[in-house]
This record gives sequence, C-alpha cells and structure tokens, in this order.
Amino acid sequence: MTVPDHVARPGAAPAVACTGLVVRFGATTALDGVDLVVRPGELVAVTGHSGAGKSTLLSVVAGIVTPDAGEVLVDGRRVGGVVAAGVAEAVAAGVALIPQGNGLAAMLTARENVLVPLLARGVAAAHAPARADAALDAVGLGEVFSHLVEELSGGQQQRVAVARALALDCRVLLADEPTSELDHTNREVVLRLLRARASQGAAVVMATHDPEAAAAADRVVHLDDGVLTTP
Ligand SMILES: Nc1ncnc2c1ncn2[C@@H]1O[C@H](COP(=O)(O)OP(=O)(O)OP(=O)(O)O)[C@@H](O)[C@H]1O
Repeated sequence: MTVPDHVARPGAAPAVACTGLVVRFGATTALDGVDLVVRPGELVAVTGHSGAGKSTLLSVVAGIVTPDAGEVLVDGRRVGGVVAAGVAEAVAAGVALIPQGNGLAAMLTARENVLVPLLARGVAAAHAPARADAALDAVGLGEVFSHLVEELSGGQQQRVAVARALALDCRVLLADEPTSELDHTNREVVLRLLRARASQGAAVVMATHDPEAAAAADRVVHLDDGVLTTP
C-alpha cells in the first residue's frame, strides 16, 4: 500500500533510524546488520518466522536489549547505547511498547495497569484516571476496568496492554504481536487504533504473524534469521 504524502511525510526526519544492528545471544545471531528507517505517520509491519528476530528488533528500539553493534536513533536521540540506561532513554524519547505476552501486573486491575505508566511518566493524578478510562473504552473494555487482570480472558488482557500503550503520548509505538489473541472484530478495532495513532504523527512498528495485520500496514519488512528484507 502506498503511504499518502500527508500521512507519511517522506521528507520528514526519521522517527526511528536503526543502522547496522547486530544482536547475539551466545551462538545465536538474532539480528545480523539490520537497517530500518520509520518516519512519523508510518505504520510498518515486521513479519518473519518464529525466531527470526522480530521481538529482538523491537526490544532494541525500546532500549531493553543493548545491541552488540549498530545504533538506534529515536527522533535523532541515541537509545540503548549504554547498558541499563536504554529503557529510560527510550521512554524519554517517547517510545511506548506493547510487549509480546502483554507484560501486565496480574494482581492489579485493568485500570491500574493503564494508570501506573501514566503516573510514572508524569501525567497529573487529576488527569490520569480519565485518560486511562478513555483508552480502555477505546479497546472496548470500559465495562471491566475494575476487574483484576487475572480475571480477564487472554484477548481482554491483550487489549489492556494495547490501551496501556495508547494512553501514553508516544512518538514511537512498538507493538509486538498486538492481535495474536484477538477475534476478528477486536483485531479490527486494534488495527484501527494503531492506524489512528500513526495518522496523528507517531511512527508505529508492529511485529506480526497475522496476514490481516500485515495487510493493514503501509509497508511490510521481513526478517529472515536476523536479516531484514523487503518482500
Ligand atoms: N534473551 C534471550 N536469550 C537467548 N536467546 C534469545 C533471547 N531472546 C531471543 N533469543 C533468540 O533470538 C532469536 C530471535 O528471537 P525473537 O524472539 O526475536 O524472534 P521472533 O521473530 O520475535 O519470534 P516469535 O515470532 O516466535 O516471537 C531466537 O533464536 C531466540 O531463541
């Protein structure tokens, strides 16, 4: 799909610029010289077989994994260059992550899970609850915001994780398999919300095995054993 100029702004400075990323886990090379540029307004899908390196790529951009070589710039700021500082750098640069397996606190309510990162990022306590509720409403979970996460279905939990990231004012949204637990209707809801966030000017990078999700992207890039190709 061609990205409309007014959305992707081809001349705009990259929101994410990965250059020569190499990540090794022991004998495994998870990323092998990955170059990727994502501009504000783009929704990019990263496909590839299980173990191809998709989550590793998102984790490097999120500052969770420090690359063995190469660098990530978010809005021109280096992320993950210093061990253990990466996550703080990514957060400061406006990166939000929907992690694979959702990463929610099971003993907190859906609403508390969305609230905590808002408060941690400095949103005023007077405004944060309304923002959390609006995000949960957007993913169709307004009725269960006071339920503990452990009481929710897998698909509901995944939508809480989506709401948690969408509630943040992010410039870069990383979504790791954000539709893997969802039925058709909820998949469409989540894909529409990711698209809307891109239309508002964020760069959205989504790792996915889901052909429907990949088809909704402006651009698909493919990872094959840590090497990025464009299909
Ligand atoms: N923390 C880790 N320690 C050791 N090996 C790891 C670690 N994280 C990932 N790997 C390895 O790196 C490779 C890439 O894994 P990654 O999770 O990035 O793949 P993926 O494409 O996201 O897979 P999936 O689609 O199954 O989620 C795999 O061989 C995996 O076993």
